Amino acid sequence: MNDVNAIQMENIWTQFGDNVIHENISFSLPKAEILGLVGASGSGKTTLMREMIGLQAPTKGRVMVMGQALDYESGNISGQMLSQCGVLFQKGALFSSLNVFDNIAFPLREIGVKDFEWISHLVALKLAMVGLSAKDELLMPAELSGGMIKRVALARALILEPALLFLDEPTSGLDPIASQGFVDLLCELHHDLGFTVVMVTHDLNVLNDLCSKVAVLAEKKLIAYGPLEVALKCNHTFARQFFHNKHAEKVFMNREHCFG
Ligand SMILES: Nc1ncnc2c1ncn2[C@@H]1O[C@H](COP(=O)(O)OP(=O)(O)OP(=O)(O)O)[C@@H](O)[C@H]1O
Repeated sequence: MNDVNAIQMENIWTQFGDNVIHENISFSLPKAEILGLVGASGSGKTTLMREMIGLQAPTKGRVMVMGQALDYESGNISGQMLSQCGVLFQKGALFSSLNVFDNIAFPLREIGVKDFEWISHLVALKLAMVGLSAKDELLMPAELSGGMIKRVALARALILEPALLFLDEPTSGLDPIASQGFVDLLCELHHDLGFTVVMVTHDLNVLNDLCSKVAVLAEKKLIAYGPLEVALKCNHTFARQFFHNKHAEKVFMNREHCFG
């Protein structure tokens, strides 16, 4: 058992029918790091993340989370993971029929917490943590801005104080100011709470400002894994197109030495 790694992917193969998505992917993510999963559309980023959360079994290989191998056959993974994972999905981030309070309280009620005062206390704490106020509690998702939706979804993901946070495209659909605000918030919360983060992202600013590790998927394989510098030096065509263009050069200006 390795108590240093939050996630360990060992020789992961994923196949849907004849469609092979991942070929022999292995990496370890130490606790308290922030991993950005990058790859072309359809390269299998979300599927890989779903395998880490236990929502999807790989065809072959082993996934270790917090030192424990996920047993996909037990049918008990969601219970096993619920208490240690917070998840923020890109689509369906909030239940549209529940107000902000009930959305954030949802995971508490799922695990059987009934004391209303205790739930209210925890919801208020998390709302404040993501920069929202008590008066936002009664708003419905349709009344929120994109940035507020992400913040409420983050508050819900954090309500059980998870050791691991999974984020699918956390800044997609946000304007640059809201996006930077969300990145700053995540940075601050990570600093204060020390959780491990795995996120799927196409956002170069997020990779630059937030991620301590980057995993790049292409042609079913992990073509680069390590600090951003490793991905920036990767010679694969996808990596060169993704990390070496006008926009990327601006974002990574402070890492100029990586461009050669
Ligand atoms: N349950 C499933 N059954 C069959 N095929 C699937 C299933 N889930 C994913 N796939 C296929 O696996 C491939 C990878 O999908 P995935 O969503 O993981 O890619 P992605 O890199 O996250 O893409 P995007 O950036 O577009 O969200 C796609 O070809 C997708 O159609």
